[in-house]
Amino acid sequence: MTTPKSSASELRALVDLLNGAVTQIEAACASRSQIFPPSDDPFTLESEAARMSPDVLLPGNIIVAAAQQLIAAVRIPALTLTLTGLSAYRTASLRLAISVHVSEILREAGPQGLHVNEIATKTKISPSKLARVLRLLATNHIYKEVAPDVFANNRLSSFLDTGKPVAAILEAPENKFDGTSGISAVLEHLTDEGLKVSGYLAETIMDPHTSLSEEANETAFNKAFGTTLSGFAWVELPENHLRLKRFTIGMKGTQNMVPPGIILENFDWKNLSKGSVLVDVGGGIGHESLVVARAHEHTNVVVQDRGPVISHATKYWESQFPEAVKAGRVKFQAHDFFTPQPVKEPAVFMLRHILHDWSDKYALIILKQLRAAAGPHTQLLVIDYTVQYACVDASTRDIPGTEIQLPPAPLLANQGAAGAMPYYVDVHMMGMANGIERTVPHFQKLFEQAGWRLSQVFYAPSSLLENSKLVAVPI
Ligand SMILES: C[S@@+](CC[C@H](N)C(=O)[O-])C[C@H]1O[C@@H](n2cnc3c(N)ncnc32)[C@H](O)[C@@H]1O
Repeated sequence: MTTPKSSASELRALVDLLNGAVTQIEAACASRSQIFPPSDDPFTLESEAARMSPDVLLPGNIIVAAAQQLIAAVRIPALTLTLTGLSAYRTASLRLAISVHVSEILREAGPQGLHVNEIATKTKISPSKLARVLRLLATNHIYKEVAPDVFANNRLSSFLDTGKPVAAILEAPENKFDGTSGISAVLEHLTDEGLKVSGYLAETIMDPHTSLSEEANETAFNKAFGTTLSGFAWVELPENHLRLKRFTIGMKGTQNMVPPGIILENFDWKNLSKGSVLVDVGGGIGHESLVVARAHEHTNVVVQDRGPVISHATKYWESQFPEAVKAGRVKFQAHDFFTPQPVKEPAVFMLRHILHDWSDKYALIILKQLRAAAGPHTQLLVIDYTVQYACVDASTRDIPGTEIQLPPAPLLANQGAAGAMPYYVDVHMMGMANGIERTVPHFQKLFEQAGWRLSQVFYAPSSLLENSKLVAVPI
């Protein structure tokens, strides 16, 4: 007879990891005379500085992974699973708070907060319903209930603040995200389109007509929104112009979730020869290639996207980097990346957050079009999440950068909650467009089928929202 395994040792091991990680964070902050920002204080870039250095981020990962695993180990299963089933309401509540500008209203109210009656009056919604929604969020540490029915911003809720005056937002809500970091724009997309799409994911996978589909218009998105258009085509319909604007600004928002200029790291921009052309394929407004062009004067940029998006790109560069526009260092091209690539033999083709939108069938077409236009020295730079298995993957790889350091036991091999972002985005991409986040071997196979050889991988630390960088060269 085997002795039943005690879970007490697992609990103790997890608590020891938590203890060790907190000690490391305290030491890191003390060595720089920094104060770790309290959760109740509004978010500022300065206060976040203590959180953004590797000697805090890495133990922070251990805390997130261990705390989540501890909760899963200790709480009764019925409660954990029921709360998982109800978690869509947390998403829906977040959407309401963003849509009725609660964080902006509370910024203007100050640290003492505001009674929910006054918050609700400004946007003419039910105070009692808003209070219940805000209380659910406050229970999840987003907003603080400082007195019964009185709410104030805290660190998480102030992150949703666009910084705009409430009067200006109420006068022209369509301009709410203009000129902002774009963070609440991306969250509004996720909590609006994303939430509705998630509601149809299971039906779409179980439906024999769509289960095996690789088409971008046979998805949960299509069931949710009752359209036969792909999401990219649908959002260009005139009636969806505000959604297109929100999505475009939101894509720039992803830039603000990582340390500034991270695009410049882990790729040898410096040694590209003078006049080298970077083609930002499906570049949106070209916010990342702009960072490269600004930092490396010897590079020129071509931003390509669908026609309606390219007009936003032109405006963005004219406002952010007019010197480059005047000097002719940037060109804007309406181009469909499923058709032959007009720029031949550039130094770099960049695909940032593109391949994950598409199934293999369509990703291959994009990659083959780029390969047909590549010269012998063209590099392909793909920026996307790379996913790991949730268990140890013993297969060996000979690509530089793919060695993996396992987190300490008993944490999951992929860092569990600390590395969860790619898995959520993967399923979101599936629901939106039959897209997919890929493992490194999956990328390698796909590249080879299109005539590219994966030569280098740079994993992004999971403590950031940064994606991995994969470099490929023509075979
Ligand atoms: C997820 S966004 C990424 C944008 C940008 N690369 C970035 O990192 O922010 C995907 C982009 O692909 C563009 N796109 C979709 N279908 C396209 C097509 N057939 N040809 C060119 N661009 C396309 C979209 O308009 C959108 O700007």
